[in-house]
Amino acid sequence: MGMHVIAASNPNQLLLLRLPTYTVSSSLHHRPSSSSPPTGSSSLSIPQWTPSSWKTKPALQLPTYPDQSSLDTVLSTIRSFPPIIFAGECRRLEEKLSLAALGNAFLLQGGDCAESFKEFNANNIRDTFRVILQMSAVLMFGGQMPVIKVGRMAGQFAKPRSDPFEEKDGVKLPSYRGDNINGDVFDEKSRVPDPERMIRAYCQSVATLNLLRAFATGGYAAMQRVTEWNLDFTEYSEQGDRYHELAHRVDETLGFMAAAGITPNHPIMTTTDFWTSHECLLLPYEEALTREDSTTGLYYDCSAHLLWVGERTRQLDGAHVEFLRGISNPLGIKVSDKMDPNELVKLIEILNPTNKAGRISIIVRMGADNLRVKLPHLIRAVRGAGQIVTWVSDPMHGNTTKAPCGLKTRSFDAIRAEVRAFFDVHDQEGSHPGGVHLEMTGQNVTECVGGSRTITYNDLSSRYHTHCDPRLNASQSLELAFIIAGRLRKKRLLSQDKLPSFRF
Ligand SMILES: O=C[C@H](O)[C@H](O)COP(=O)(O)O
Ligand SMILES: C=C(OP(=O)(O)O)C(=O)O
Ligand SMILES: [Mn+2]
Repeated sequence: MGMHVIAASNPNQLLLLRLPTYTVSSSLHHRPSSSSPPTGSSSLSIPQWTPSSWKTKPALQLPTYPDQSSLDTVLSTIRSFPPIIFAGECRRLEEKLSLAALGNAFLLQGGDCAESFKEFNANNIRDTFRVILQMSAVLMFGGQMPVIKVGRMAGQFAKPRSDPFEEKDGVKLPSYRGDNINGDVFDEKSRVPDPERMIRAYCQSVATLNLLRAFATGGYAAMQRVTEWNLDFTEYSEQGDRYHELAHRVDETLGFMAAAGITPNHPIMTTTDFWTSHECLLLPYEEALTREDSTTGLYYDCSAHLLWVGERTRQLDGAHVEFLRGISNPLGIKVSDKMDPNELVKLIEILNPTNKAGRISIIVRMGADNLRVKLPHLIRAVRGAGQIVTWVSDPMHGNTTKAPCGLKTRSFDAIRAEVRAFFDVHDQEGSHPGGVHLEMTGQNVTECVGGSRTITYNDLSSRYHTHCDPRLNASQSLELAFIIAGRLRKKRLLSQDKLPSFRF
């Protein structure tokens, strides 16, 4: 990956010099550029962006730190730390996502709902990476198109909550908001926001990405090892067998290519691209890692390659949208059934005024039934406005329920139903299903019910390790990958008019 030097600058000063005031017109096709000042009555002046201009807007879901001076000290320490990722990598990801917007690549974004300090170890990182590699092989085989691998990893710590308080046995405490903010132990001290946690989150993100980069480029992810990415507990299972069969077919193909003189030792075969992402929630932290890229003069949030705005913080006039509009990383927008089509168009216009392909992924999370009714209207509105986006399905967050034991869970059937609905609607609308966004782990957890190795309500408490929402385990993740691959394959064969003679 190309490296670009990023100036660790005083962001406020530099930006005032560099960015002119600019405008958003009511038509996407007549957008004024920064060098040509706007004319016409439909233009609306937009105040200048700086890395800290979000502070002038209402911010939801942010913690109140009890000690301002220790917060300031931590933030200035983080400002002095090196960036975690580089601008050039973000641009490459954006290019890949622009292919997915047109149906020529597929995004696989997955990982924990909330990374934690407690579960931080090499085996957990390796196992999640490995199941993503397996899923990617399955999807690539089915879709015969590139799979863009993006982890909810190396920075996914901050959590928005439905309720600011949690009550247990008559005791009421502030909710847990992710390990970079407070602790999940149910006592008063743990729930106080502690800025020092941001330093630990930064260090854990760096160490996680370091290992991911080693796996991605150091030989572990070489396609020749496709038959070796086994997880012990999927070995003798239906999903394990299906994976083995597919991996052997890939392996044979590689042997055939080698025999034909096509050397498999090219970096395309021996390394893989892997990007990181998280919800852009904790704005003081994100601002402290925002740097100007010296090669382009643009600002990047160097905490991750892709940042998304959550369903609870995507208000058009809110602090999170204000922050995101000024950074040049590719962005995600989470969208529930509450999203109005016109509001979505406005939000995309604010975040992507130049309509750059690959910049915006719309991550739809509304449950199968809502999706069948609402998604067509969103697709039509976005298309009508001429906006280019990558449509992604998050089949997790519209399907959270409470099991009789009180634990949050999701049913595999509901998740599968939402993925099916997503593909059906895109078939019907002639648009492209560009990817999936999953809460998943390589561990053999019991958090979501169902799947081919059926997990029941009674099983949930045996290995329920998540710090926030329930994740698919490795077997459920692979099973879902086979279902999605089947849909990608069907789409491909239908477009080539070859469907009847094939089986998957
Ligand atoms: O992960 C996402 C949210 O933080 C989560 O769905 C909210 O969960 P809650 O309803 O338990 O607060
Ligand atoms: C909080 C999350 O999602 P949403 O904003 O879609 O609820 C999440 O992805 O963990
Ligand atoms: Mn979640």
